Amino acid sequence: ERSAPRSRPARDTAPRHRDTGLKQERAVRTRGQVLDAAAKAFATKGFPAVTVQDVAELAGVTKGAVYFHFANKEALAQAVAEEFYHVLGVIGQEVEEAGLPPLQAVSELLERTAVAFRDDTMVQAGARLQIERSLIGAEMPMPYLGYTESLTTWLRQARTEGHLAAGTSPEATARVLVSAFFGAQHISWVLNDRADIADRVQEILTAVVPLAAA
Ligand SMILES: CCC[C@@H]1OCC(CO)=C1C(=O)O
Repeated sequence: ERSAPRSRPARDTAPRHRDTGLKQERAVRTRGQVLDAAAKAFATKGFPAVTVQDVAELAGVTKGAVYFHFANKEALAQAVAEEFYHVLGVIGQEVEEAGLPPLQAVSELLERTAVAFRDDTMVQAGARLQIERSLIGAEMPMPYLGYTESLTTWLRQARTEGHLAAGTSPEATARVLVSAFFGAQHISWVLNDRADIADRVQEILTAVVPLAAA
C-alpha cells in the first residue's frame, strides 16, 4: 500500500530569507564601494593607467570581489559613465521639480552641474572617461546629447512663453551652452582642478542668457 505521505516540517524560510537578504545587501554595498573606487581611480589616473588591482585596493576588497560585479576594466568604465549620466539626470529632475521659469531653469541646471563637476568624483570620472572614450574598447554612453536636449526643451518653452529674443534658435542656444560648459569645465579642470568652475559657468550664463532673453 502506498505509504502515507510523510508530513514534512514547513521549510523554515526565515533564516534563509534573512540570510539571502543580508547577502544581497552586502553585494549591493560592495558593488557601490567598487564603483566609487573605480571613479576615484579613473578621475585621478585616467582609464589607461588604472588596473583592476588599483580599484580593488582603493575599495578595500579582493580582485575577485571586483570581478564578481564587473567582468573587466571596460565594464567598470561603462558603469561609471552610466552613473555619471544618472547623476546629471537627477540634477535635471530636481531643477524640473523646482518649477522655475524656463530661462531660470537653464541657469539653475548649469549652475548645479558646475557644482557637481567640482565636487562629485563620479561626475569627474565620467567626464574624463568620455574624453578617453576612444581608448576604451567598449560601447560608452553617447555624450552631450541628453544634456543638450534638456536645455533645448526649456529654451523652446521660453520661446513659447515669449521670453526668447526674436530669431533666437532654442536648439542652437542649447548647443552653444553645452559647448561652452564642456569647454569651461575642461579648462577649469586643467588649470585649477575645477576650483573656479562655478565662476566660469556664471560668466557663460551672463554672456549667453541675456542675448537669448526677449
Ligand atoms: C554638461 C555639458 C556636457 C557634459 O560636460 C562634460 C561631459 C562629458 O561627456 C558632458 C556630457 O557628456 O554631457
